[in-house]
Amino acid sequence: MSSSPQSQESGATRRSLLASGAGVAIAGAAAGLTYAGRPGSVAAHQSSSGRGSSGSASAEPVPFRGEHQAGIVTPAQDRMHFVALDVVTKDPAELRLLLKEWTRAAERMTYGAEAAPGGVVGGGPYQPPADTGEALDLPPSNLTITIGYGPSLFDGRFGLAGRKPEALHDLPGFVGDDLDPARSGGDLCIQACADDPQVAVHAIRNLIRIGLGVISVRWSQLGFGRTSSTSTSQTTPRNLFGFKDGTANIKAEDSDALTKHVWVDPADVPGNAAWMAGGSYLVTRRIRMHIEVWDRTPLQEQEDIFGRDKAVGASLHLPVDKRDEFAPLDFEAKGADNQPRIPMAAHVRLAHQSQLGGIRILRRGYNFTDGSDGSGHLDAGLFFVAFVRDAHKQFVPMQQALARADVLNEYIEHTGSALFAAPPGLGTDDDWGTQLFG
Ligand SMILES: C=CC1=C(C)c2cc3[nH]c(cc4nc(cc5[nH]c(cc1n2)c(C)c5CCC(=O)O)C(CCC(=O)O)=C4C)c(C)c3C=C
Ligand SMILES: [Fe+2]
Repeated sequence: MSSSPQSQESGATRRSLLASGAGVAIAGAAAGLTYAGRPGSVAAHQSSSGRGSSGSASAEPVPFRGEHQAGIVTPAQDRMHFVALDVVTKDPAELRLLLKEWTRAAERMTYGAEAAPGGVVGGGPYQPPADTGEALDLPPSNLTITIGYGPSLFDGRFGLAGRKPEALHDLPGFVGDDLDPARSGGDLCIQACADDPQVAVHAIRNLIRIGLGVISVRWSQLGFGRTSSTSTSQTTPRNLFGFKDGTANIKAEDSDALTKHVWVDPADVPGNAAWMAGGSYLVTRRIRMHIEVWDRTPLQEQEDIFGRDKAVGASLHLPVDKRDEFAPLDFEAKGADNQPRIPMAAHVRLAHQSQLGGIRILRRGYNFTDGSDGSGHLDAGLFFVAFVRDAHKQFVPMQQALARADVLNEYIEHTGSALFAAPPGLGTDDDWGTQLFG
């Protein structure tokens, strides 16, 4: 587990918080993780290694409450279901109440309980079940549920205009963008990540169900394989171009980098926007990757495009027998042809902090495949997710540099985009409605 503040809470504290704050009866807490809300013991479902496929310990659920929201520096789980929603009610009280109900349901599901007391069958035969049931026998699987608010939520419909953080305004267009409005924007978002896809999908489905009449789905995205490590405890996964992705990412253990680049500082959000202190801005970009074209590209060209080798993920300046994934990139090193060993338009050079005045971001993206496009090509790519302290000061200049010159652009296309303010974590008796509306 990460060394994030959430994970420092003891299991006993979390269980008692859950019992009081979320109305979930915990049976036999002393004897282990048996949650009465959902039949079956978490311990009984644990893999023999005690580790989920994300490489993080899976015996304990990820704490829902804490200084920061879970699902940001939590070791990236293997699966993601992300949904962007629009608010359809005109009544701020309904939105506020929904956020409170979502808090309760999200906390319960994070701990492996049904979305609501009574859940799947406890409500009796004459009403629809309060939980859809497909996760009934499954362990929590490191589920995290992370909420975010889009710029449009603060447009005046709900009396929130005065609480809008200054940095929460739409991203500009970038050279080469081919954005689909039906895959972009949104009043709200919910990111559910877990090591079991059914657990992530169940969480999103039940939150949508609870919001019937208050919100509607704008777009959603499933991710099947993480493309980042967010903790030094994790191995680096590979993207659909076959390269290790996440090597130089900000890691949960680097608290100085998190403070500088990821968490919103109180000084960033004075006055009525102070509710965002300790939060982070969440950027999504749905990036289609033209994998059929890539698959016809020679290895050396592929490696020059990223600036790292394919086998190890090491900087190209290192000799083959000294390749180390985590050795620093050397942008000055030249090859036998006297040309930079990491080409001037290589992806890692353009995205590196040394070329961007020290800018860094926390990446937390996922591979996706959404069927095919009718022309015999897979609609596959990277659902890019980044968490930053200020998207306009970090993501925007970085993406501008990439859009302008990255050789990778020949093989990719940005088809969706969104920005959300992900609030800080919740204290013991807090809920998302009170946190947002004050
Ligand atoms: C605006 C930010 C970025 C976008 C968009 C982006 C898209 C993208 N990246 C890859 C694959 C790799 N990226 C790698 C490194 C890397 N990428 C970004 C930013 C964006 N990438 C950063 C900040 C970095 C780290 C740079 C550094 O400091 O060294 C790598 C190398 C391994 C790694 O460090 O993670 C790969 C591989 C794809 C395929 C893609 C769009 C589809
Ligand atoms: Fe990248």
